[in-house]
Amino acid sequence: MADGKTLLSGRNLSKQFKGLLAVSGVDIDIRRGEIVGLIGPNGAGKSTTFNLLSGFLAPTTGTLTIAGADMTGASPERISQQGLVRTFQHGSYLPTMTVRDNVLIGALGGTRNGRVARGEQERVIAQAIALFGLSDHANAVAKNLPHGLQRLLSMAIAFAARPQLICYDEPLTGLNQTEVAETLKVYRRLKSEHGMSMLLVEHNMRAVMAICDRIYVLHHGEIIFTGTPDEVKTSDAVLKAYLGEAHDL
Ligand SMILES: Nc1ncnc2c1ncn2[C@@H]1O[C@H](COP(=O)(O)OP(=O)(O)OP(=O)(O)O)[C@@H](O)[C@H]1O
Repeated sequence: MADGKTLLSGRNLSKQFKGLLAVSGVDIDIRRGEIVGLIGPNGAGKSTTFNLLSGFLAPTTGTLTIAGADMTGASPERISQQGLVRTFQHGSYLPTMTVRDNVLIGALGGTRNGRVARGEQERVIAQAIALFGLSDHANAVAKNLPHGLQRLLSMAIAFAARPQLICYDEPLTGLNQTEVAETLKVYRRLKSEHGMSMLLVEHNMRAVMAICDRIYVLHHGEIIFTGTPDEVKTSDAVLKAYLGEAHDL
């Protein structure tokens, strides 16, 4: 899928940890403006794949191309310069700083990488804070926020860097139903108003099915299925992979 619409392309990506082949021969594409899900049972290789795409692990085999440039084996910093920003499962913010200052750090990253003009920083910060529903908490210290707002703050920081692709690592963990619904609304706006691409590693199947354009299903380190949420829900291979696991496909 090497056309102008493809933003990220991984080919034959594998990761060997000593005796264990955690990820094997993974092909993955993310198009511009697309929301892509990466799902699979526990231990399927989701985190490992996520780390391969964001430069936190170097692949044993395979290639990674982002926005037309070869990023195989590149550092996370280099990959973020190329337009891919990620969040972390346990939060990606500085606990003792205010919401606003945390978002400023995201915007400074975007400025350093040429995506946010210096004169645009204030506007980008205000926009990120408003978009993620943090306006009433701009001066709050991050560690004092409730868990749901801390999750939103991690996402606002990533947005303020103005990447082309945001990779979210289990962003909905610990959110209540209202917070999940609000977050999905923000994702739709990021896509429709800002043309952003998103990759979502997430255990909340209902949310994944509701928001993703396309889903990759990993099992034992291999992609066993790719398709729309409806196709995934009715795939025998996927249902078999999830047998014995609590799920809500
Ligand atoms: N740094 C590592 N060293 C050795 N083995 C690892 C390492 N990281 C992951 N693994 C192994 O690789 C396999 C895939 O793990 P990974 O964390 O990628 O799966 P996952 O799909 O994200 O799982 P979960 O849903 O439980 O988070 C597992 O067997 C895991 O134990």
